[in-house]
Amino acid sequence: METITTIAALRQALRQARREDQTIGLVPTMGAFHEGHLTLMRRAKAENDIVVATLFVNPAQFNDPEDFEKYPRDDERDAALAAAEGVDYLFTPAPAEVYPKEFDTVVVVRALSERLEGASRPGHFNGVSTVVAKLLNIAGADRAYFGEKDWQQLQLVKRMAADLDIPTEIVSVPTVREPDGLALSSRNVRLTPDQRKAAKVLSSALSDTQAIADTGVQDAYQLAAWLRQTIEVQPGAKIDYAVVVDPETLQEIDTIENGALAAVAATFGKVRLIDNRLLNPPIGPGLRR
Ligand SMILES: Nc1ncnc2c1ncn2[C@@H]1O[C@H](COP(=O)(O)OP(=O)(O)OP(=O)(O)O)[C@@H](O)[C@H]1O
Ligand SMILES: CC(C)(CO)[C@@H](O)C(=O)[O-]
Ligand code: BAL
Repeated sequence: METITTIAALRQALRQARREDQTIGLVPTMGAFHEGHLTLMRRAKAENDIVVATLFVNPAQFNDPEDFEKYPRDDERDAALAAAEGVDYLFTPAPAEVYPKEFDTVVVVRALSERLEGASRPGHFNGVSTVVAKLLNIAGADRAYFGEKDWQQLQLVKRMAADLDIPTEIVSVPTVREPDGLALSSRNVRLTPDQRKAAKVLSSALSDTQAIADTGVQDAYQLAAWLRQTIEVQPGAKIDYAVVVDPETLQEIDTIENGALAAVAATFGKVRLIDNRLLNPPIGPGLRR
């Protein structure tokens, strides 16, 4: 694996691959690799000749300076893990390489960037869409891989790629979880043991919501209220949102009969975590799946 820090050098390396008709898979990340990231890399490796992972803690998507400051970083360990997964190029640009002094453009995906994560983290998604547009342009990859844990981000990236005619296929990868259900996240390492135990409520409340839907409940508001209450009663959890929405637009819906996404965000101490689950509509009144 080669570590590359400049846009020109990455373009040069990939030009050669493209000349040889090799396919390129891109895995954008902010580092502190866990099994979720490694799963994206493995999938990219299985489906492409060349894999580029990017490691850039993007200042533009942090609205909370302490979150940026405390974001876990371990570049050496990350490089070893990426190499072990067969990543060909690890792109680790400095902020000035991505945002030179004269930089003056923002990519905005309007409706999708406003709700949920966008409402709680103002400016966050403009930072994400701008940097992802740049990474997709720099790599010119055939496919780019994103995790379903960040579901709203995934929908936003899909919308942006379609709207801007970016020819890279956006591939979604299911959420990798701890044995107790907690979605893997780089921020999990900042949880105390008690917070870690409490954080399990996110995934268990999502599973229980599906179980309630399975009993025949289709009302999205009723399911969301139940989801919210389940998290609220967990000591140590401070809820941000708990919703049942359209999986593509993330807009409110009345019923889950055509499919729905349950999405949650909550803070445990100073650590803010998110999770989501697609809800299957009930198969029939009173029938269990
Ligand atoms: N548990 C997971 N399963 C699958 N993909 C994941 C998981 N966690 C993160 N990813 C994906 O990895 C990519 C890089 O994410 P990122 O580096 O922000 O890691 P992260 O664990 O989401 O960190 P954090 O949640 O603390 O920001 C994103 O596409 C993200 O959706
Ligand atoms: C997609 C991404 C790498 C953009 O900075 C980031 O939001 C992430 O790690 O999910
Ligand atoms: N994993 C999404 C990037 C972020 O939380 O900033």
